[in-house]
Amino acid sequence: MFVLRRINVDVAKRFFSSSAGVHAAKVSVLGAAGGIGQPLSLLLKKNELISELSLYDIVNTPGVAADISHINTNSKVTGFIPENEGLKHALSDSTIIVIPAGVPRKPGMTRDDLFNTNASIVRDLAAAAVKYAPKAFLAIISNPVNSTLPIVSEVFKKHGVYDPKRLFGVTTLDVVRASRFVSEIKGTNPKDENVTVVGGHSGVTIVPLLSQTRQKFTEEELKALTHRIQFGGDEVVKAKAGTGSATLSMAFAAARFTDSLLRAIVLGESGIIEPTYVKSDLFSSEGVDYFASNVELSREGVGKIHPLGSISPYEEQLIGAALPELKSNIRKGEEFVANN
Ligand SMILES: NC(=O)C1=CN([C@@H]2O[C@H](COP(=O)(O)OP(=O)(O)OC[C@H]3O[C@@H](n4cnc5c(N)ncnc54)[C@H](O)[C@@H]3O)[C@@H](O)[C@H]2O)C=CC1
Ligand SMILES: O=C([O-])CC(=O)C(=O)O
Repeated sequence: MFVLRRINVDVAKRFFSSSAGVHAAKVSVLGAAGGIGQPLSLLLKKNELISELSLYDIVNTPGVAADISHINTNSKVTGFIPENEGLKHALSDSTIIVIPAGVPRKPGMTRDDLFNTNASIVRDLAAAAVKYAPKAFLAIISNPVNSTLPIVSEVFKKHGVYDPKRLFGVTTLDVVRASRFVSEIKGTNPKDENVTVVGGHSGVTIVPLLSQTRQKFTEEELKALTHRIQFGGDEVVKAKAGTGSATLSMAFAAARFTDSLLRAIVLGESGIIEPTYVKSDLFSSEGVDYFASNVELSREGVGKIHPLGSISPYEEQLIGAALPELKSNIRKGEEFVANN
């Protein structure tokens, strides 16, 4: 692993010093002054594959950008607010646009309860991406992800620039949590615990495929772990007691996802697999057009979408419960763009 990273950095150095006209990676964070946006921007400042880190929010971005810009890594940091065509400058020539803009949950809310506020925020940011960076890759963090990715897709379709290979719903936090939770009950190092999590990103739509891990679980462990992975977000919302939801672990997860995407699209590294929510045919025969599963990333973005493989009867049951909710979340997002 270490050797691979070393090679990446060398390739990156060559990439940036090349005069062959290849443009270096500009990554834009929309919602950069928020609970996720700030630590995510901090982590991205360390990424050697980023030449410009472009931070946009409706408030406070100049301060966040000035602060982060003092960190002595190679990338340039720019900060924008809506004034003076800030969004245009934030997005122009972007390679990847990461979107954690929007409101988080308070105790007692579901992610779907955020729809009324976040749907229009995400729709408008997607429309700006269409205008200023139609070829960028978009990573959507704003909840409810099950609906916000379809919203972004519909906006791109409306303007005739839709490429499903470039649009991702970020579900990395579910796999990060699953790995950590398994390691906690088995007393192992989480780096050795890989759990594929499929479906969507809310409650019962989050389906961990624990039968495919290297561990054996009792039925009791299986049920408790599955529930904890499905409702891990609620643990944080409850503990934060009205001040927000997961921000730091989410920033970690989004930085990992962005790095994977950069390595695939900028360096052309092969074999990078991230579970992510994308336009997918896996369950389209059942009317579910977006689904999270293991996706091999490529220079084009989405490469091979891996099938679920062999799953247990319990997991089949979980998938059965996830599909109707996913279908309705997806339809809600699509109808929102059609009607607004
Ligand atoms: N996909 C996932 O796994 C996760 C998703 N989330 C979601 O991420 C979103 C953000 O969460 P936090 O950072 O905790 O919220 P936050 O409220 O701390 O930050 C959100 C930021 O978005 C900004 N914003 C609002 N409207 C905007 C617009 N039109 N353009 C640009 N920026 C805008 C706000 O000014 C604020 O700085 C929430 O919807 C939350 O539910 C949170 C954790 C995990
Ligand atoms: O729970 C929330 O609302 C935030 C989130 O998506 C997560 O932590 O998985």
